[in-house]
Amino acid sequence: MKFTDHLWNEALPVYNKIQEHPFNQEMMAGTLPVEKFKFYIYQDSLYLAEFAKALATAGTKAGTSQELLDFLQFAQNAIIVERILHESYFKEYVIDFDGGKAPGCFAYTNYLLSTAAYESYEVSVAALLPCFWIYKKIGDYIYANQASPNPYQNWIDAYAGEEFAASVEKALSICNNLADQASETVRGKMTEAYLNASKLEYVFWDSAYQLENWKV
Ligand SMILES: Cc1ncc(CO)c(N)n1
Repeated sequence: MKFTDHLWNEALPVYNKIQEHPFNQEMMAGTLPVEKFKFYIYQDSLYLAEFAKALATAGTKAGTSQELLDFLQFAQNAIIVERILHESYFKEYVIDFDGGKAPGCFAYTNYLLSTAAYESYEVSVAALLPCFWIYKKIGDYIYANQASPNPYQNWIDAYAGEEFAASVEKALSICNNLADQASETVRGKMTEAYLNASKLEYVFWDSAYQLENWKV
């Protein structure tokens, strides 16, 4: 069994909760209230800016220049997607929030940044994997079951698309190669990091659905 199959099984209950979450169910039905989508898009723009830094930092720990290049390209893509959000949705929906990160986004981005800074390459890669893989699975799931027409079509197409799929395959293969050469202890830490980040993916969607704020 591939290491990533093991990761998938370990985090399956979390993935199922993400898939069933009203944010994703309503996105699929096209009934998600627009203010929840706007909140999500704004939080995601803040997320992507930090995700790019975490990817670049993880890349500096890679054992080969090819993997450094892969991670720098992932980081570049995250910045490009963040800019596209600004140029499309931020204009379409007139989003000019200035509230900064809600607690869910704050927790997730800080987890990824601190892991990339202070943990090993192996653990950093495992922590970054749910951002790729869970989005791909959710994108495919929504794409296959969506109501049409759907006001959120552009978002759905981006994550169900082939370009994103190629990045996900690359991240999975890097993770499997690292796990094959890692000790049981390191593999255990990788599993824990993958689970933590999967839970934070759940928290991120739930935060948007609740229009979460700091309450202070
Ligand atoms: C919160 C979150 N996780 C993953 C992705 C996909 O890169 C995204 N755009 N936002």
